[in-house]
Amino acid sequence: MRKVVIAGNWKMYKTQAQALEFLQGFMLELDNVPEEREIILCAPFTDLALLSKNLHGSRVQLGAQNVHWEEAGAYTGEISGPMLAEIGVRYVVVGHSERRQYFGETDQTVNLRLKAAQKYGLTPILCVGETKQQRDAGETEILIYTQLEKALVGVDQEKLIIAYEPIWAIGTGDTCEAKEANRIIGLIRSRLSNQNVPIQYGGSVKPTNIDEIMAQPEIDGALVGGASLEPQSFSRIVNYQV
Ligand SMILES: O=C[C@H](O)COP(=O)(O)O
Repeated sequence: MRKVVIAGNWKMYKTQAQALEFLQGFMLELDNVPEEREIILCAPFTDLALLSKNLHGSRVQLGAQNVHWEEAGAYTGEISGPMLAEIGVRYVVVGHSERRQYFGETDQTVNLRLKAAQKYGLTPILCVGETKQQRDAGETEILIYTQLEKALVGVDQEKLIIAYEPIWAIGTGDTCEAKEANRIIGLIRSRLSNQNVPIQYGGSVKPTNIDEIMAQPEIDGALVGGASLEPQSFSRIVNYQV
């Protein structure tokens, strides 16, 4: 049985004060969310310790947005698995297209980060997805297969989440058709050795389209950017109707 996982990715948004304000509204809206839905907030590093304290004993889990592959070392600006695990972080986004585009992330470094996350007890959320240009050129499938193949060398598929995020749908309001996302996610699953890996869709997920997205049989959850920043909109998403 595959788990449903809804994760908010706050990207580089929210000071500590704003994070606490979010929780005040959001935590009130979780009473009716079915227990089997995993809810994660992937927050900026500076919010994590505070959120960890405030989420203690709640059903909301904490995620980070990056992790280095070494335990410690001279890597200015990076963060290690033990540092995240120590403060109660359980998940980490790896290989997000914004990391690939702006910070030189490659399939090789993604692979190193995935293995390090697992080594230190974190469950990575591996992001894959194509650009508009690659989609128009008919390269979507091959690109995703290559990303998966290179990223997953030596990775334990028992402790893994994958997010299909077509880059052209991120932050654009231009959602991938639910049926097309379902098709690609089915193809991703066909390349995995473990059929229970939860696979999310990400890219302009909103309160208005979450029900249709979650109605798709292959889609196990969502990785939500912009719409996870407001308590009302993210709570509607985790309260999706089936
Ligand atoms: O990690 C989240 C994705 O990049 C989606 O962002 P978005 O929901 O703002 O399109």
